Amino acid sequence: MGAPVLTAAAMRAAEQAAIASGVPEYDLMERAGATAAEIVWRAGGSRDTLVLCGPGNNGGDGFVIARILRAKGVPVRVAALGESGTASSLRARARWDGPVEALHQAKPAAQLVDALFGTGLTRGLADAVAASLERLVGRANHSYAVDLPSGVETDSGRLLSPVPRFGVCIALGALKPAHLLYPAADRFERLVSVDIGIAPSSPLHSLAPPHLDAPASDAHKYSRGLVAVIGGGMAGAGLLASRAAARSGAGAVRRIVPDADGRGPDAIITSAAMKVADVAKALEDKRLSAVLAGPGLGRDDGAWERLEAVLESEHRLVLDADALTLLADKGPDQLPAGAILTPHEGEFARLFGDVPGSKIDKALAAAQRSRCVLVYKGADTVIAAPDGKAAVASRGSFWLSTAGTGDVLAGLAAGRFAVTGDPFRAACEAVWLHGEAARQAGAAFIADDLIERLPAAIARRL
Ligand SMILES: NC(=O)C1=CN([C@@H]2O[C@H](COP(=O)(O)OP(=O)(O)OC[C@H]3O[C@@H](n4cnc5c(N)ncnc54)[C@H](O)[C@@H]3O)[C@@H](O)[C@H]2O)[C@@H](O)CC1
Ligand SMILES: Nc1ncnc2c1ncn2[C@@H]1O[C@H](COP(=O)(O)OP(=O)(O)O)[C@@H](O)[C@H]1O
Ligand SMILES: [K+]
Repeated sequence: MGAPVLTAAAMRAAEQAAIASGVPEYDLMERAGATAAEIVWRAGGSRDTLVLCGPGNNGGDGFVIARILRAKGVPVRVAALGESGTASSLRARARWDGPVEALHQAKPAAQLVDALFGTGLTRGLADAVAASLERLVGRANHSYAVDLPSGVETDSGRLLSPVPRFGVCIALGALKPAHLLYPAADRFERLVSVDIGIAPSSPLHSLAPPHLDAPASDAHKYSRGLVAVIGGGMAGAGLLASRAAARSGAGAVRRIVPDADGRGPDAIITSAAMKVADVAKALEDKRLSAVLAGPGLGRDDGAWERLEAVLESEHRLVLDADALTLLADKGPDQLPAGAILTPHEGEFARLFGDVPGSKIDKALAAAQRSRCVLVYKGADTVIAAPDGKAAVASRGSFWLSTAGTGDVLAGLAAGRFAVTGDPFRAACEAVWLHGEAARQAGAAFIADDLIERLPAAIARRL
């Protein structure tokens, strides 16, 4: 499992649990401030520093950071937004014995620490405050956001007011959704998460690198998983998916297509299934461990009939692309429980409509409603299971935004589903391997390049 991700409410509950177990709130603030100050000090030494302190506990952390940096000999100034309004922040402010400037009059410094607002932000910053923050971050050579960049909504990652881009974001105690969800996740270059002595626990995690198994001595191609990819009019997409499935660790891949076109690696068996009855017959093979439908399937009546044959089969299913669009049009009530669905934003909206909440909330609600594992794709990809657990993959390569990478992911998910039999685990493995292949591929790659890198990505996790 990756690092736990806590919403603002879950963070408050974890804080309350720590307090109930005998750690005073102010001690948590001292720990948070000391840990953050250490990070700033190690990176910046005695750079001229300006700390911006807000009225709540985030501002309290700022006063602790300022005091500790100053005790180390760092030239520190503090600029505050109004008076401190919580017991702990008042205490932290009282222990700061330097002057406090007004935020709108603050002069820039080489290093800036933003402790204006954290998880307590409920609305956007006033225009003048957002402008001061933007000006001061813009003039600093090094900038740090304490817990969160001020102006982002903790649970959704939305920007409630304009937010400048920081060098480092120091997440206190646990990651929050805004550290992983865009656009907030793009408001800092580097993310550091620090322990402050609370024990965060959550059904939501950042996506961790998977632990994969090499085949056992008695393995054979069918025990390792036979995948069928149901193709249609657009052979290229189905081929990309088939080739990704073939390099996913599964034992064998079959392409079931309207015409045997002779394309693809020799290791992939292509069967022509001209009629729907032929598709249904091919799906009768009991050795099949997973079936993928969607990439290149088409959206006409023939495609729907082929999809119906897939839905009627009892196999583990991965549904992507055209399969999702067809289901949205013709029968969202026919989503097969236990499948993996891999929609991008448009497909998600077509299938599930306007679901309220953050991207994580939406993926979880859709998983619960469909009783499927959702892979809600994008720069931030949320993998959600019907039982309420979820993992978020984020801060990966934006070069993935190129044609066909979704087909590769779908093939990979089908392959891992065939290998593991567990849809959530398979989806997590597929998304991680896909992201790793993209990291290794570097810049300006095409979807085919990802497939070549899958074996090395798998080898790294054995
Ligand atoms: N939860 C925890 O375990 C800990 C939290 N700590 C810090 O406490 C922070 C949360 O503190 P708070 O709950 O006091 O909240 P913040 O300090 O984030 O916000 C302060 C207050 O400002 C007001 N406010 C909200 N939006 C505003 C706006 N746009 N303009 C003006 N005022 C606005 C609200 O009344 C809010 O309570 C965390 O982000 C973290 O930095 C740490 O001190 C230690 C431990
Ligand atoms: N800006 C981005 N940054 C990182 N990954 C992205 C970005 N845009 C898309 N992706 C990823 O690339 C893949 C694109 O899938 P999809 O939209 O189905 O494209 P296609 O249909 O062309 O294959 C998904 O895995 C998605 O998560
Ligand atoms: K902040």
